[in-house]
Amino acid sequence: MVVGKLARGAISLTGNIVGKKSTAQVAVDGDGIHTDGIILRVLAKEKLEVALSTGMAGISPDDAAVALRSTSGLFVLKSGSDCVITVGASPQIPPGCIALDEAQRYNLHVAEGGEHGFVPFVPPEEFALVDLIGEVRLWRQDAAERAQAEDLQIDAKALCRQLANQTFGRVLAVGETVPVSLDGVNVLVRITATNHLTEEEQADVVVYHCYRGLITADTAVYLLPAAGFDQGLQLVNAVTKAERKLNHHLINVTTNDDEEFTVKKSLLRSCISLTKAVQHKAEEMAEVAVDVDCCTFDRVLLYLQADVLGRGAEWNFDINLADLLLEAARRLGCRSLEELCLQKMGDFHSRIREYRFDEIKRANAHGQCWIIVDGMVLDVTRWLPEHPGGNTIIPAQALDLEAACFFELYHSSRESFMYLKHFYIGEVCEEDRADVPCAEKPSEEFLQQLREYTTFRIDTSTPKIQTFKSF
Ligand code: HEM
Repeated sequence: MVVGKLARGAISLTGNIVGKKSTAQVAVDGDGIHTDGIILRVLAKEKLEVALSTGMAGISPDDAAVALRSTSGLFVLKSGSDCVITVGASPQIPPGCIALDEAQRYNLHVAEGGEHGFVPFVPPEEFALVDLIGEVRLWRQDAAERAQAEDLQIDAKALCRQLANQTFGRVLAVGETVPVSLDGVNVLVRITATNHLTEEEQADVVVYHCYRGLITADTAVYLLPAAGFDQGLQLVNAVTKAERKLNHHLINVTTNDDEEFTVKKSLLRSCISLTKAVQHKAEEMAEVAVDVDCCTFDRVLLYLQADVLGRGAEWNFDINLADLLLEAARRLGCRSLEELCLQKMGDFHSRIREYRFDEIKRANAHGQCWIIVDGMVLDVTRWLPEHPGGNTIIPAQALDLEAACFFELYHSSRESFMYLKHFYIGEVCEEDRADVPCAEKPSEEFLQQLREYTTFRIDTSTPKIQTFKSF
């Protein structure tokens, strides 16, 4: 890097003097960015006829050719300023000068005729503003003229839009003042807060401080009357951030059994059937009705929460609920939940088959715990330590026999039925059923109830055991 003395109108690349009036050199880095900047004399933009948009500072084309090279066109004072100006070229501006409007001079604390060093501003990566808050007061000429005026109203929403349009693509900093005109009324907006992060994101970071950022199409603008705002002007329809936040981030979901859930929109992003409601930007809270019952929707929300936290793929649920959740996922257009259900159901179906009685006995002899209940083969090996009746009774009493009678005997509630699908690995094949010893027959009532809870069972009436013919 070459470092030199700063001089008026001096801009150079690695020591080459540019422009007739340049008298010295400034430092540039390898990309041609002027790290030591350029000294420019301040002109009043309103006194010149420059074809530059509102809020854009102007320099001569000669200066621009070098000063704007490899930069984003954003500059700050070399002595330090929160206010970042956007600079463009205009032939009406003599070399070595910069045309600043009144607001820019005020924001940069510089006066007409003064000479100041300007350096390029390189925006950090995450620089877009999520929102900004500003306070509004009348521009002083208007304030004087309208001091007596009564019932002068300005619509806050329209003013927010006007400010957003006018400053789109620019950088605004806290403390900066922006003049805005709406329907012939001139106001000044002073920026009081800016945010790169949403409230939720802010809650996740330890230290957060934001004092300036880029205005994008997504930046939300909130305007409120300045304290002591009694100059005969009323700001109507003003929405505070707290009010907007409520409406903006939440959605009211009604399930098909008329239950209401107020849900964060961010949770429902992966439900593509709800896209319109999630994208809803109006002031009032978005409403949507879903063809899912409240219990299932509640579970879907648990999944969505896990998904947002990056743990969706590991989210575990009762296999008995897979059908309901799959249906809900399809109705809501939640592809990831649909896939999770199908995967779980696929795992379930792929492990289901018919077993020879010998095979079951062999598995048990090798440390497995496969029990037979009404011909169902249930693998409870890994779950045994969790069994509410203890881990010894099943291996001691219920292996290698028909255990339906024990099941009826020990389980007064029907809660145990809810677990069966988890453990179900198939059926004892038809031809071996008579060989399975049975201590006692269960009641018909028990069997009927059991079968009502186990509709997932496969049909064994046609043999599915593969047999190999020898020729
Ligand atoms: C997949 C098979 C099984 C499941 C899912 C299961 C589940 C349960 C559940 C949830 C309970 C709590 C009480 C209740 O719901 O009634 C329980 C208790 C019990 N289970 Fe099981 N069980 C199974 C098999 C067996 C077998 C085969 C036996 C006996 C050989 C047995 C013996 C007991 C006993 C003695 C209790 C304690 C009952 C009490 O405290 O009153 N369980 N079981």
